[in-house]
Amino acid sequence: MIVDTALSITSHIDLRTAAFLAGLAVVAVHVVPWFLDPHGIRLYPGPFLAKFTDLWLGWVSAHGHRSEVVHHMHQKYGPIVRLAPNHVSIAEPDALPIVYAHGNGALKSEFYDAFVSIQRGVFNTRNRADHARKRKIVSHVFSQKSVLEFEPHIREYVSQLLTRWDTMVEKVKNASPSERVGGEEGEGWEGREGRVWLDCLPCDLAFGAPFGMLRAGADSAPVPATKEGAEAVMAAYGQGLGAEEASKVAIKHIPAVQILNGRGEYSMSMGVLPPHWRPIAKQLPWFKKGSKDVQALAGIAIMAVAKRLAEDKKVAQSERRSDLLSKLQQGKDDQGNPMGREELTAEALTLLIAGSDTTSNSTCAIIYYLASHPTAQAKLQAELDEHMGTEDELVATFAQIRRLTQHAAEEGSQPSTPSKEYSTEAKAFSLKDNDLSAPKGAKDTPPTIPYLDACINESLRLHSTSALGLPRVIPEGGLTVLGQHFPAGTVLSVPSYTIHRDPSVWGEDVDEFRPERWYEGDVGKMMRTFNPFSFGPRACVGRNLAYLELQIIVASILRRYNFVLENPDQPGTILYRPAREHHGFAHLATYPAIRRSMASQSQVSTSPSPTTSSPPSVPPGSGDNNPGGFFSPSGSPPLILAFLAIGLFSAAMIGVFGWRRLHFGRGNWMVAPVGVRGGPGGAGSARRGQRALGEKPKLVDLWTERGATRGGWDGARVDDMRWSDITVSRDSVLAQYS
Ligand code: HEM
Repeated sequence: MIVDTALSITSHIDLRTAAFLAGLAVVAVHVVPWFLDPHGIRLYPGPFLAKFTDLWLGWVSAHGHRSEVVHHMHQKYGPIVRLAPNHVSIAEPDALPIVYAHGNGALKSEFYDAFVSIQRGVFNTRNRADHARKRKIVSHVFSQKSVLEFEPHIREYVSQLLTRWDTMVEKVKNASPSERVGGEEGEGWEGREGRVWLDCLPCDLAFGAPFGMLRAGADSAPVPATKEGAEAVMAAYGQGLGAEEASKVAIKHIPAVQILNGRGEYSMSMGVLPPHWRPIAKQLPWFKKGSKDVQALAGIAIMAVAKRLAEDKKVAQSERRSDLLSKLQQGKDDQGNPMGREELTAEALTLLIAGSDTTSNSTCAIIYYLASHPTAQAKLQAELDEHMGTEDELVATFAQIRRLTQHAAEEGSQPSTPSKEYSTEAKAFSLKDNDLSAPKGAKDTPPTIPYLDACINESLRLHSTSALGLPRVIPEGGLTVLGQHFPAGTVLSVPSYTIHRDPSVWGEDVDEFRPERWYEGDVGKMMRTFNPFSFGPRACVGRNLAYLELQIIVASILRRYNFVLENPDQPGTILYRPAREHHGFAHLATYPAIRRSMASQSQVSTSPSPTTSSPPSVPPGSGDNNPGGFFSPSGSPPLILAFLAIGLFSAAMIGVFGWRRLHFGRGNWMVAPVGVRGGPGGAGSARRGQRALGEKPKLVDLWTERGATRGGWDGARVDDMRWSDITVSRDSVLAQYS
């Protein structure tokens, strides 16, 4: 009946009317909520389109510059900016502990649904109770004891990395001068290919033996060839069949690092789209590919778990390797129940994703900044040579790094009566306080971190792998932030990228890589603002492991190699397009070349330190760790759709609300009261009742609100800024990296 009526109506509608009605419906869906303002956030400034649709944020996210663009929006509009109809970004350090606080009731937003694969894991679970249960199980993996147990695995894989690099050095050294890729005669070589091994390192760390990417020298991991195969493997290991069943399934190898990045871009773009758009977007070729990456990645976790369960069957409990997977298997909830097979696989996948890409990107960022700041690099190398001892080891040990930290703590002038929070022990490298990344000290206290940590922190400040504002939904009762009340259902976020560049915290040279800043000024304030691992109940559960990995990796490779920018005039894209650029070994023109430091190598090998205990033994074949990078920005194709939709939407809005009332003056837009028609003409053609609106805007001006007289970032007035201004400044930022 209804269908018949609808058909009969539509049969009487011509194409133009249908298009008009469709446009009207689109407009109504987006404009009515703006009028009703259910979240009470209409008063907050922001890009014009963002008031009506999520597509603006979708566009900038998929375009790969979300953090920069949001940063510029804050510079333009001030600390509170509306990014989408129900999403407000608050760029104030003081908002961090409120928005992400324990017990504030805020939950992760629908954005995280786009990251679900197999089933929800600890990262993308939004329900509070479910998360608390998962977090309890997973936290066990990252306890102080567990993290220290991972040290041999970290060292083993760093050792494999350095061995690979050393082999490359030898190869180049033995080559004739004409065959050398570059480097100065007698001194070094260029190691573009080194980047590939650096990426493989955290992947191998994540799952260890099942991948063996470093050992094999290839970005390659096994997955079931078909979906049915994946299901068969999961069903098999659920019944304890493990390897036997897995071996019957057809296997193929996929480039894990590449897939990890593809999947990140897909989820990142999809997550910003409103849920009702997602099924449609999935039909587009780019999203289809992303969706395949998601499946492929799940296949990696399935195979890794299957292989592990099979191996475990062959050896006694006491002989089983201790790594992330085994720790996950041992984890139990409050009722003493371990995870089921699907849950175990989903969590293994979470750790793979959360711990590999993040660590790899962070390591590359650190190397990049050191390569582009030779003085800082030399200072760090001097510290490593002087204080880590000269043990004849390829890879730094935890004991050496602790010694470095202790030395830094002793160097700082001590308060006469050390408080509990500021004791010498607390200042030393300690797992007790559950935060290895934080300089131990309070406001106005002396430097207590080694230069190594200052370099790591400074790199993570400038290049947090999750620099975007992580979206949280406000619970019943609302939330008051910076004196503003936000009702339930509003999505709030605090962008790390922007607060990491707040001059009131970091000084005027915020864009500079300057590790020395970690020894100056208000360190307490800096630490309260430093947010690479997020804050509160959803903060990075693996941050202690991540920090340990970064310390060991950076200390080891900087003791052995010098890094230089291959092309200093063309700063590296590696920071923003980490894996994209290096399929094969090709596009690494901007990657810092790696030069072996012969001097430091001979020093290391000739003077063993009697003061140091021998390094922990590294069991062959052991290794493991976890995951990483949720948010690898970049992307493109979905934007074509988003852009088209935005264009349609803008055109419809102009058509419905303004077209008949706005007409061209010579260089000016004029507005007439409804009912007064005006045609094109010069300024003199303005008719009675018409009012000049100023310079004629371009369509892109609709993206941002013009003529704003709002408080700027630093409280100054920002008058009449336009999209074109922003584009210029955004480009200048991007030019640094691309
Ligand atoms: C430099 C390296 C790393 C950085 C910068 C980093 C950063 C982050 C950030 C910002 C979050 C919060 C994400 C959100 O709320 O949306 C997070 C969550 C998480 N990270 Fe890390 N991470 C790193 C390494 C690791 C490692 C090595 C692991 C584990 C092996 C790990 C496991 C996790 C997990 C499981 C979560 C979800 C926690 C939860 O929701 O309860 N991360 N990480």
